[in-house]
Amino acid sequence: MPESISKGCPSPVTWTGRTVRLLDQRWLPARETYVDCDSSDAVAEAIHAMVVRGAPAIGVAAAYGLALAARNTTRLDALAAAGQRLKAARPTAVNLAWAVDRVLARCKTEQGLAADVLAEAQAIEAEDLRANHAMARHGAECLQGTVNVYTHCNTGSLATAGFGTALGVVRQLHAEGRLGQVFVGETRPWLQGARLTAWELAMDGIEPTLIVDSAAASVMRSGAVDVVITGADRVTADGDVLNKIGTYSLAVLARHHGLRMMVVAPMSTVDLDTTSASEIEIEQRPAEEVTAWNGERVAPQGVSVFNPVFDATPYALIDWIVTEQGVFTPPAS
Ligand SMILES: CSC[C@H](O)[C@@H](O)C(=O)COP(=O)(O)O
Repeated sequence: MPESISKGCPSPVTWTGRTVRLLDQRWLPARETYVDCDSSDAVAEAIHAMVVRGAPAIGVAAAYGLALAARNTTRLDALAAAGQRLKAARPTAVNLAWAVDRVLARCKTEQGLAADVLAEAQAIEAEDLRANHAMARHGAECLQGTVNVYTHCNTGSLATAGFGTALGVVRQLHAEGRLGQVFVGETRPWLQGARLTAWELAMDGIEPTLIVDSAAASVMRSGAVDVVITGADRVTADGDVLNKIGTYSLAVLARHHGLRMMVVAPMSTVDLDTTSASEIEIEQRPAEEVTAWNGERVAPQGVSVFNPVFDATPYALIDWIVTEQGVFTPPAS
C-alpha cells in the first residue's frame, strides 16, 4: 500500500508557502472549492465554520495556522495568543489543542521561529499520514475473513492528513480483497457520511450503501453487518470515546445485535489528561443545522433545538481501540 492519500481524493489542508489552502468541505461533493487563509485567525475562523473538519485535519490546519502567525511575528507571546484563538475554534476534538501545544512547545526562542513552526507543522502532517497507514494494518488484523462494515461520519482523507482512520481500515480491507458491504450512515445533520464518505469511497472504486441513520438498527438486525468501525475526536484515559453524534447509539445497537465495535484513532486523539467523558465540553452547533434542509426552513419558527455534535461511548461498549502504537481492548467484565 503506497504511503499516500487515497486515489484522487484532494487534500483537505495544503501549505502553499503564503497561505493555508483549505478544501471547503461545506459544499462537497457538489462543488470543489478552496479557501485560502492568510492569517492564523482566518484559519481559526475556517475551523469554526467547518470549512475544514475532522479531528486530525483540524490539528494539521491549526499547526499551519501558527506557521502563518510566525511569519508576522517573532514574539513568543503573540504566537501563544494566536494558538489560544486557534484552540478555541472547536472544543471537543483534542487534536486541535494537541497540535497547537506541540508546535508551541518546540518554540523556545525567537530565533528561527518561522522555520521551526513550519517544520513542526510538516512533521505533524507527515506523522498523521504514517499513523493512518499503521492503524489500517492493525485494524484489519483484528478482523477475520470477509468483513461487512458499518461506518459513521467521515474519517477518511478529508478528515486527516490522508488515507483516514476508520476509513483507512476499510481501505485496507478492500486492498486485501476482504471487504464485503460497506454501510455508510448519512450522519445528520451535517451529512458527513452522505456527502463526504460516499464521495471518497467512490473515488477508490469502493461502492458504499448509503442509509439514513435511523435505518442502522434494522440493517444490523438483518445480519448484513459484522463490525461497526468509527473514528474518534477524543479518547479519555478511561477509554471513553467522544465521537460524532450517533456513535453511542451505534455502539449500543452493535452490542445488542452481537456485533463488534472498533474505534480507530491516532495517539494524538488520546487525551490522558482527561479521565472520563463527563469532563469534556461537547460542542453545540447552531439550531439552523437542524431546522433547515438545503437552505429551506423545515421546522416551525421558534422551535427549540438541542444540537450536540458529539457523544460519548463508554469503553465497555467497545471491542477494540486501534492506534498506531497498537490495539487496546477493554478488560473482560
Ligand atoms: C477522523 S475524524 C474524527 C471523527 O471520527 C469524525 O468522524 C468526526 O467526528 C469529525 O467530526 P466533524 O464535526 O465533522 O469535525
